Amino acid sequence: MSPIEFAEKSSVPLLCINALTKRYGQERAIDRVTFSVLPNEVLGVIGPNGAGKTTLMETAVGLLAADSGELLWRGERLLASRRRGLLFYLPDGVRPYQDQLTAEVISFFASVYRRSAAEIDETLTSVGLKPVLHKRVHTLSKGYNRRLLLALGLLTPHELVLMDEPFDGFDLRQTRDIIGVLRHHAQRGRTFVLAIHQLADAERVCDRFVLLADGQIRGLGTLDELRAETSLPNGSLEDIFLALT
Ligand SMILES: Nc1ncnc2c1ncn2[C@@H]1O[C@H](COP(=O)(O)OP(=O)(O)OP(=O)(O)O)[C@@H](O)[C@H]1O
Repeated sequence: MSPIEFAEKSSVPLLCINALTKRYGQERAIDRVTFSVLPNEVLGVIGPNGAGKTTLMETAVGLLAADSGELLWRGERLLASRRRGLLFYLPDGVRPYQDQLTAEVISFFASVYRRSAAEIDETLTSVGLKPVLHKRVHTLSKGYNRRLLLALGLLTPHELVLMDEPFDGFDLRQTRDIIGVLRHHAQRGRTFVLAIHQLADAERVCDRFVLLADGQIRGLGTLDELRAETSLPNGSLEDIFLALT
C-alpha cells in the first residue's frame, strides 16, 4: 500500500456512533451521543460515576437496545446482528466461567479463536497472569480477575475491543504495565475504546477523549485539541474536564 493509500485508509473511521440515545424510563442515560473511533487509536470515554459510560458501551455493542441512533462500520450501517463479530466488549466486574481453572478458561478461549501456543504465552506474560493459572476463577483477586479479562480480550481476533474500567483493581505499577500492553497492541493494529473514570490513568493511555457528563458529550478530541478549546494550554485532563462540565 502506498503512503497516500495508507493515509486515506487510516482516516476513514473504523466506527461512527451517530446520535445514540438510551433511556431508562424518563431518564436519558445517554443523549444523542455522536463520535467516531479511528483505526489503531486508544479512545477514552471519560466521565464520573453515572455519566453514562457503561450504558454507552452496552448500547453500542448491542447488549442494550438503543432508543434511537445508529452505528456505521467503515462508513456502512452496522446492524445489531453483525456487532458481535466486529466488536468485543469486556464488561466491568464479571467473572467468566467461575468454577473453571484459569488455565482452562484461557485454553478454551484460545482454541475458539485458534491462537498459537506462542500467542497464548505472549499474552499470559504481557498481562502477568502466569502465577494464577492453577487457580479457579472465583478465587482470583480483583486485580488478577481483571488480568484474566484483559487476556481474553487480547486473545480475540476483533479489531475493536471495548473495555469498561480496564484499570480498576490495579495499583500504580500494574496500571503502568497494562497501559504499555494496550499501547503495544494498538501499534500492532488493534483499536481500543476504554471507559475510564480515573482521569490520570486516561491521560496516560488514550490518544483521544470523549468527555461525558449526564449522558451528553461535553468535549471530544486529543489533549491538545481540548486544551485549545478550553484555553488551558498546560491544562491536565482533570482541569479540562472541570472547565467543560
Ligand atoms: N438498569 C438501569 N435502570 C435504570 N437506570 C439505570 C440502569 N443502568 C444505569 N442507569 C442509570 O443511567 C445513568 C448512567 O449509568 P451508567 O452505569 O451508564 O454510568 P457510568 O458512567 O458507567 O457510571 P459508573 O462509573 O458509576 O459505572 C445513571 O443515572 C444510572 O443510574
